[in-house]
Amino acid sequence: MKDKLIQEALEARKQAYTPYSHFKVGAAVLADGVIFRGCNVENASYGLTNCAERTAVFKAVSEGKRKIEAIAVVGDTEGPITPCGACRQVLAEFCDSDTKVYLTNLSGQTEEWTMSRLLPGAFSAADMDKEKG
Ligand SMILES: O=c1ccn([C@H]2C[C@H](O)[C@@H](CO)O2)c(=O)[nH]1
Ligand SMILES: [Zn+2]
Repeated sequence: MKDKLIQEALEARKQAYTPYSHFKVGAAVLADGVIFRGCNVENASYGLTNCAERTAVFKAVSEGKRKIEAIAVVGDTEGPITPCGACRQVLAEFCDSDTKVYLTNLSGQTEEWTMSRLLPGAFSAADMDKEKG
């Protein structure tokens, strides 16, 4: 599944819309047994850019697949790509702490991380238990 997900992320990267940064990223998530691809989608109002990882997660969740079993991300980076903080928090919402995260680049340098390594101490629903309104 690791190789398949990386292949899907590479395919997703081809669709990246990056007229501003020219930095194309692809992602693929395995969610409830189904693979969803995502690419980064930029905007003239730069801050509205959506990263490849979040595109893939939102596609899965909007199709009713909420349990992410693994994710692969690829970019043209020196070493394996490293997801931004926003994507780490969004991934944490739908991953377990031991969910596999495959980070890679165009040279095929790949690191196998887990969700908890990607975002130690993630804020989660459990952190809101004390607040009763
Ligand atoms: O892990 C990453 C890092 C960056 N980007 C995108 C956002 C923006 O379009 C471009 C430059 O930051 O790359 C991603 O999609 N995922
Ligand atoms: Zn991001």
